[in-house]
Amino acid sequence: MSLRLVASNGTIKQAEVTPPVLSVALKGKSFGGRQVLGALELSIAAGQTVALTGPSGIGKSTLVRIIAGLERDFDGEVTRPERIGMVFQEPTLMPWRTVEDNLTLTTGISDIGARKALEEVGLKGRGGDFPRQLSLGQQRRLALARAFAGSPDLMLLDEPFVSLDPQMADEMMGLFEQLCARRKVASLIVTHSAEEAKRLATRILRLDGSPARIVQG
Ligand SMILES: Nc1ncnc2c1ncn2[C@@H]1O[C@H](COP(=O)(O)OP(=O)(O)OP(=O)(O)O)[C@@H](O)[C@H]1O
Repeated sequence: MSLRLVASNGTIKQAEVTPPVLSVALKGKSFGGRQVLGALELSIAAGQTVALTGPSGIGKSTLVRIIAGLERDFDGEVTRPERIGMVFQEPTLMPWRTVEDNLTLTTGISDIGARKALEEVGLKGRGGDFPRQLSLGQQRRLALARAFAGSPDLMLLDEPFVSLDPQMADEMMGLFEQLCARRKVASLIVTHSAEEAKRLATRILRLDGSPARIVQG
């Protein structure tokens, strides 16, 4: 928490301000001399979900990778918390490890914590199974549980509900909402679905142009 002081006619007004969990002031990002992202600013406070939309190939995943620290060659500044949870299109599980190991090894949570996390996403009693024994929907629920298990302050989700049938997508979105409601996490979610953005996001941003900038939001 910080204090913001505003002076007017000798009177100082004071307000408590919560600094954003994520703040990005990007000057640009190029690949091999081709500038993909232009100057853009973005900040997300605790409890907010921001949807990032825009045409294919515009640079949404690149921006997420910059924020995640996976893409280090960029011009600008990113301030983000240490604890980040990530969800991608593919569940990216370790197939040779049990469901429970997939949670504990990557997040450092205890066996008891893992069991609780599995119960939270409807996978109670499946900790000893291997990922191949789970349906695709269950694997995605496990990936969601894993992302939330380390108590992240920031969640980065890159098209997490794509190519799911409508019922499964609805179920996953409901689960995401539940998991967010229990923690005051800031989330950035890349999506092509206007419906998904409307349902989940407190704010919708659109990337467009060449180089891409935030053109709406
Ligand atoms: N490692 C890389 N090397 C060279 N070019 C890259 C690399 N990664 C991304 N690009 C290029 O940067 C641009 C933005 O890609 P990015 O994956 O961020 O788009 P996107 O908006 O997430 O697309 P989509 O919605 O289709 O997933 C594309 O033109 C892509 O070819």
